[in-house]
Amino acid sequence: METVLEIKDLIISFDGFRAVNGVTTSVQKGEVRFFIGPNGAGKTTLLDAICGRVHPQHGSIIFNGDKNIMHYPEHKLVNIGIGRKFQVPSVFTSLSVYENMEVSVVKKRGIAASLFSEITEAQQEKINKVLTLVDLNNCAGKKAADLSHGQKQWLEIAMLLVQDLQLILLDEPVAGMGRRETTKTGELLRKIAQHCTVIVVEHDMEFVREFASKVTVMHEGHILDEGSVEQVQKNPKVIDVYLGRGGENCA
Ligand SMILES: Nc1ncnc2c1ncn2[C@@H]1O[C@H](COP(=O)(O)OP(=O)(O)OP(=O)(O)O)[C@@H](O)[C@H]1O
Repeated sequence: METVLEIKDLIISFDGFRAVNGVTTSVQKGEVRFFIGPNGAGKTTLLDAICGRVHPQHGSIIFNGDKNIMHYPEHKLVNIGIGRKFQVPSVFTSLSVYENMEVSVVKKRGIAASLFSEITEAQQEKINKVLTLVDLNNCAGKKAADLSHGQKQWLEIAMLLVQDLQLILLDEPVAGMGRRETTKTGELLRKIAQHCTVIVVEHDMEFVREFASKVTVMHEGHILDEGSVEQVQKNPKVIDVYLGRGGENCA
């Protein structure tokens, strides 16, 4: 199996407090990996480190075998194939779905270039393919402001996919969604994983149970357990610090 991300002995401190305290894990190509755990476990901080937002004091994060993430500024990580979606959708609400995709498809050249450049035929094809994948092809002309909450989330995922990423990081992608939209999002993640590895931070355990290929349980900055959902949910320590306390209700 091909390793996409190799995290070794990572320590991230804020004013002496270790939010991430010696995390070691690796993520394989094609995984939908979920990071779960109670509030304050360090999940978001870990995601922040993988996308270059925070700088660890110790350890390493290696992408695709030889790229040390710590050597890249946050805005350059998209160029090596890593993209992040935050919990609140950040689509351009005054633009149409298609225009949002146009802005993203040329983003690698920088915002100024993307505003003034023509979209090639190949890029148009790519946009249409991704919009079909996320089931927004019938809404291409619709203003993003008029999309449902779920559709805005899928548009933002589509805006990442069109940039040819190899790893996408999603922060609570189903927060605020109903069950139908949640299931649709899970099915979408499965499809995405066929060409792009996915890391998800999530509290919705029903969603995790159904769609995780592997789960990493974090607690107080370190990894408590890692494996299949079936495996980790039997671990008494995991039950004690998270699942037994309601899991998703810790959000
Ligand atoms: N910029 C910061 N400055 C100081 N402390 C921080 C900072 N960012 C995070 N922390 C602290 O680090 C710890 C881990 O936070 P983090 O947001 O990573 O947890 P989490 O597992 O994502 O929690 P949640 O599920 O609530 O989002 C918390 O105690 C938090 O208060």
